[in-house]
Amino acid sequence: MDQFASLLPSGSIGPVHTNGPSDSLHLSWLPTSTLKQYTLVFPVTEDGKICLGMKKRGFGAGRYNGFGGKVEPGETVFEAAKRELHEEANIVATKMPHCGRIRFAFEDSPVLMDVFVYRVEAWEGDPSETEEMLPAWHTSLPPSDPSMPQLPQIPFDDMWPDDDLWFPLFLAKKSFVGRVDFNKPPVAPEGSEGKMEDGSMRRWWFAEAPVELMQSS
Ligand SMILES: Nc1nc2c([nH]c(=O)n2[C@H]2C[C@H](O)[C@@H](COP(=O)(O)OP(=O)(O)OP(=O)(O)O)O2)c(=O)[nH]1
Repeated sequence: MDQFASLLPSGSIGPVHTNGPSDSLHLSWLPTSTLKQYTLVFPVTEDGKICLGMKKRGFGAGRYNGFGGKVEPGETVFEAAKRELHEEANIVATKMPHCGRIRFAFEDSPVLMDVFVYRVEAWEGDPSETEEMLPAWHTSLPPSDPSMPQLPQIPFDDMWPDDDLWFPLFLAKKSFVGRVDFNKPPVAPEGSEGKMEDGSMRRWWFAEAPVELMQSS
């Protein structure tokens, strides 16, 4: 059974946005053997601001993203989300609802990343630069909105390529689930320098989902 492999649509989810299976029947979901938990946290304000961090090093360096990382042994996912936010943006979350869960697989990797997405609605402190991240405020309101603060728009071109697919659900305060499989990045020509090329999106789906499904294993 192929149906969107894991966090399976149960029939109670919202419309599914996917590039498969009809136009990618020849592509199976990538095989994985280990599920690893990660967190991904975005501070947002009532008036449409969102804090994104420019990742300075490691996995995803050079991209804007939320704040997060691996869940360490002995921590709950929520504790890990709070810790990573503090380590990477110097703020302490005081209101942080769980709002999404996305699984990522990469060609030739046995790991299925199980990423828990949170919206930070209240916090203590001001986001500031850390070893890993450079936080910057953006606006999620359209440029035409008269109340738009003087901030840059969400820079989807400098983010992971799937983010513009599920951000509409996140910004609309809808809970969501999904999965993205990535092809292996092309091999860089010998002697070439600079940013590593990304693997393209191979197969994906996203859907609005009730919180219970989002939290099931
Ligand atoms: N927005 C977005 N985030 C993604 C995608 N794929 C992906 O792994 N992430 C996030 C999930 C995690 O928050 C982060 C990867 O964690 P990481 O590599 O920073 O974790 P880490 O354990 O090395 O970091 P740390 O604990 O040492 O701080 O990237 C994606 O397609 N879109």
